[in-house]
Amino acid sequence: MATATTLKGQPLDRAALESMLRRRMFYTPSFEIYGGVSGLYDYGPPGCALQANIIDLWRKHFILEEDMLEVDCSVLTPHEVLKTSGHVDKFADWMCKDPKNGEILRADHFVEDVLETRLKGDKEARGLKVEEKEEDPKKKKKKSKGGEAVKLDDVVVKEYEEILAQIDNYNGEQLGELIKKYDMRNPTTGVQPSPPVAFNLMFQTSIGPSSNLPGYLRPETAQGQFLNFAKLLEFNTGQMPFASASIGKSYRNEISPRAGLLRVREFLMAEIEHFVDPEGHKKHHRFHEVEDIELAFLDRHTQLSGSTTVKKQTIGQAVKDGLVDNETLGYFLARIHLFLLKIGIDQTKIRFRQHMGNEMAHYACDCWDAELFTSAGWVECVGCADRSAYDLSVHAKKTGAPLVVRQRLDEPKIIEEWEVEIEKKKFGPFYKKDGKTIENAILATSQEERGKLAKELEENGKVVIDVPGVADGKVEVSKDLLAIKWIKRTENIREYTPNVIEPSFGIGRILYSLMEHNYWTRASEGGDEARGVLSFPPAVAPTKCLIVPLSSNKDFTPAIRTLSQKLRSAGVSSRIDDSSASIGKRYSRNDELGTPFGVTIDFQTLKDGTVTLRERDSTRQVRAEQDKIIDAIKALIDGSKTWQDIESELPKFESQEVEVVVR
Ligand SMILES: Nc1ncnc2c1ncn2[C@@H]1O[C@H](COP(=O)(O)OP(=O)(O)OP(=O)(O)O)[C@@H](O)[C@H]1O
Repeated sequence: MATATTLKGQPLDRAALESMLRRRMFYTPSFEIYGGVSGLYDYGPPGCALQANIIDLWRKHFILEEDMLEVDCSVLTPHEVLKTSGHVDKFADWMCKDPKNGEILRADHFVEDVLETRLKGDKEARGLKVEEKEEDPKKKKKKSKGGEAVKLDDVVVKEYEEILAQIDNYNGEQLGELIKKYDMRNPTTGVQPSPPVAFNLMFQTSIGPSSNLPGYLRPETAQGQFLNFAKLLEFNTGQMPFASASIGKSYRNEISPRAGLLRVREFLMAEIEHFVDPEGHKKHHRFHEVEDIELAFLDRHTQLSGSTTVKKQTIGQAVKDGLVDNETLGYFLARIHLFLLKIGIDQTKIRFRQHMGNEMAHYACDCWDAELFTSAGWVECVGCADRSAYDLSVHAKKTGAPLVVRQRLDEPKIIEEWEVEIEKKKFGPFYKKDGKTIENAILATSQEERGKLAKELEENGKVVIDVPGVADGKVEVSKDLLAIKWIKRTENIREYTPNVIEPSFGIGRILYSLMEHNYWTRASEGGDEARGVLSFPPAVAPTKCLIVPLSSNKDFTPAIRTLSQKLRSAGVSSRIDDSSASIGKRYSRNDELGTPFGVTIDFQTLKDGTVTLRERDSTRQVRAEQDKIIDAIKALIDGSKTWQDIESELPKFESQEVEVVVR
């Protein structure tokens, strides 16, 4: 694995970056004065502004650009919804326990850590350069055994590498076998942990005072969008395809939150559910706009062969070759890529990794993750899954709600099929409260099942239907309550359940990666301590402009007020720093906050109304009248001009700031 570097190619010192981010209050552990709770963080002012700007660009890039229908659904979700969606039974990670100290370990992370430590030891023993994956700074404090320089057999090295390349593909039993086979021990105690068991990640609660409506905090925003499908389709005047989108918090009781903002228990998600007709190979009418975009792919077969080498290819070619299943999925992969670049993610640190069979969520039939390279290795930041018709089908089956599209056919169609007739007058009174559930289960049967049921009904005068949740799951229905007939009819309407392509963004992970990708340090020529800089693109930077008067002289106050008011009217966020620190210090404080522009008010301003404008990354300055400077800032933020354009248009100003160089 490569080592994480800063924007200028320096080795990334994660501890220094995190300390700067906390000092500048990008984020801070929640409930810190009570000792904190792992996996929970609060964002401070720059963190909030950065997040708001990312979300703003996300809304423009996806919702506005694609006419998506935004919804904001409840976080509290009744048990029944998540039982039907499969989350109650399957939304789990594998957990094992150290029998000696009771430590709880996430099984796949444990296997990964042990094997990586052993491979590192092997490299050291062979005298090879060890490329560090940065540990969570908090974890470093732990005293751990292992990691000694021990040479491994070549065959074993290959086996370890193959396991690591497909670490997400193992189920609990397989992880347990690996732990035993390779005698993996918890470095803290030297003891082998217990076999992995499934741990459901949802936070359970009860809704209402009587506690009789069990529920969960949602683990994703998707379900609310699916449940509103019929209304959204109507809102969209029945037109397909269309997409809904939602931005909101999700909650997962992660087994062992680590790596700061990258794995937390409460996080902001931005999710899109794009509903598409499954017939016609999920074509996308705007695919031609993105087909030449080159992406870095790590497909499932490459991972299974033990390799992590990416293949660079245009998305057009990848869809043509069948590497990416269809145009709609491909379109979104490319759009995700463009969004990440727009907010300032480093192009060389993005790859699209395909999920392996076992790794895929219970609802997905194909899935690609946009992974970003950070000091914690490659991290999934956006999941892009083809959820097929899974969710709409299961909710329709459970509730009887028509989560389908009805489309008028150009040519009428003759249909021959099995049709179910329920003797409603007798059926309801006979099954009482279970009547509706049993009826829905019968209506949800496939044509093949109906053929078999019709035969059974004729031969035995009754059938047995699978109805989960009623009696022992099997219900007998006699022929005086149900008929199944072979019929022929003319159809003018086609009814189908749409498939869903779901790009799902974890905003916190993207935000953290963005901070790493834009971080670098520079030192003054005088050899002062290296100063951090966050070179965010102006559009996402938390504050756009710093106003610095030359000194705290009261004469500057009116000019400061006028400038700050003008910037506010122009919609440019600004902060005033009129502290007594030197101008250089004040600028470098704001470089740490990623503020791209600085305006200095000096005695010249009082004479002729001109101010200087400083660009954060080059520290170069120009001087002009305030209105010209404000226009320049606006153009730099909206991307219509570059700093070079501004330098060619406005007179240069020689800075008194100490020259800085990249260390
Ligand atoms: N615990 C978490 N903390 C922060 N972000 C998360 C967390 N879990 C998921 N996300 C974000 O939500 C997105 C979509 O969730 P998804 O269910 O695909 O993640 P996941 O596959 O469970 O992630 P992982 O395998 O890392 O646990 C992820 O791409 C990620 O950005």
